[in-house]
Amino acid sequence: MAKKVLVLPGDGIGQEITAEAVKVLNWAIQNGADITLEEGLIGGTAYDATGTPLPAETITQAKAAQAVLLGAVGGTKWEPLDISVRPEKGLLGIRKALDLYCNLRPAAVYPQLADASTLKKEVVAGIDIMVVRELSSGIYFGQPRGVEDLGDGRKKGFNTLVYTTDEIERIARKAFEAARKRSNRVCSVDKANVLESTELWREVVSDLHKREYADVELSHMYVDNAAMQLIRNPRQFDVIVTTNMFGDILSDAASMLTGSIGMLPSASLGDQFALYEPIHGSAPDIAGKGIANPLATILSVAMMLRYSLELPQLADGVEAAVVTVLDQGLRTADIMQPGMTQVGTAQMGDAVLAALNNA
Ligand SMILES: NC(=O)C1=CN([C@@H]2O[C@H](COP(=O)(O)OP(=O)(O)OC[C@H]3O[C@@H](n4cnc5c(N)ncnc54)[C@H](O)[C@@H]3O)[C@@H](O)[C@H]2O)C=CC1
Ligand SMILES: CC(C)CC(=O)C(=O)O
Ligand SMILES: [Mg+2]
Repeated sequence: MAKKVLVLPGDGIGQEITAEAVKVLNWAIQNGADITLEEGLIGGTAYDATGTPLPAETITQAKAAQAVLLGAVGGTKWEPLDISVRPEKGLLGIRKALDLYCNLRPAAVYPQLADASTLKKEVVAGIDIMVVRELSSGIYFGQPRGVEDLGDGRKKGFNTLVYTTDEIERIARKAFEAARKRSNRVCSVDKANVLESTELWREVVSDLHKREYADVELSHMYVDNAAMQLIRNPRQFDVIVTTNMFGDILSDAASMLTGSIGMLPSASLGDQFALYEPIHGSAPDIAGKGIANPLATILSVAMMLRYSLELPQLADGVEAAVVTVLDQGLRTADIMQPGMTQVGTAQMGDAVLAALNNA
């Protein structure tokens, strides 16, 4: 029986970039992938249609699917809403409901784009970093949280950073396993000098390393230093494992080594379910203009073909097609360089499709 892939376009550029990724999924179907595509609602679009950013139907659809492809959620239109029903809550909700605790965010610099980075070419050339971000716990989920009236004209806003030993151990294990397939180095990033929750993080990562992964080189770094080192000398990193919020921030920073946040795909994995998504948001500043870079989402489809659909040859084909369009000099606005040809979102998607069909 054909496997289902659920597509959740979401909001803003989410709609535009998933349309291009769907072209690639249809190409995969024509080339032997035994999948059927289904569409669902999430985020602000879901809120407008149903009154909630994460309808129960979406969770049912996701649990019945082999993999989910998500565009992005959020936007200025929904910012007056209470945080408990904001589009972003839909994304956090689906990650929790599917127990997607491991977010793999590869930041690899394409040689064709080494000049597109705001950093010097010699600093970024050849960079290939894997950020392994804990995704279903930490400060985005911890209780208590909220805003309380202090009764004297002041209010108190608070969130809680919580990690348990099992949550830390399972993400650290993913990082060590990833490192063994790469250059065998893990840097665990925390703030163990001031946060007890990440003091525990460091202890659990170190214990697991000693017990089961002593062959992997492990280092620890405080997050403030890590942010600086990523820009100063990114080559020192291979696998970075870190908490939900630190990974969110560090991967956006790492994306600029590659030229643009529009280049970074991701896989959000649990033990049962998987969701694939670009690392960026709904980009309200460019939504509807047809200029967003769809390559992060198309590369997320490649990750889906590799990890969930077990079609590595098709995944290789998609990654090669991205290289072809970059070799052809095609660039969306965010990665535009002198002498190259500027294209819009749909033109870039069509060019990837043409490269796939001509390969
Ligand atoms: N995974 C998700 O759905 C995420 C959603 N968000 C939500 O998205 C909304 C906007 O958030 P921002 O902080 O502006 O972050 P953002 O990632 O949407 O945009 C940041 C900057 O990067 C640019 N950008 C992002 N993706 C691009 C692409 N594919 N091509 C070219 N340029 C691109 C945008 O134009 C903007 O200038 C908010 O509502 C936020 O909560 C933010 C991050 C992740
Ligand atoms: C929008 C948030 C829920 C998360 C985020 O920024 C991300 O996962 O990159
Ligand atoms: Mg983010």
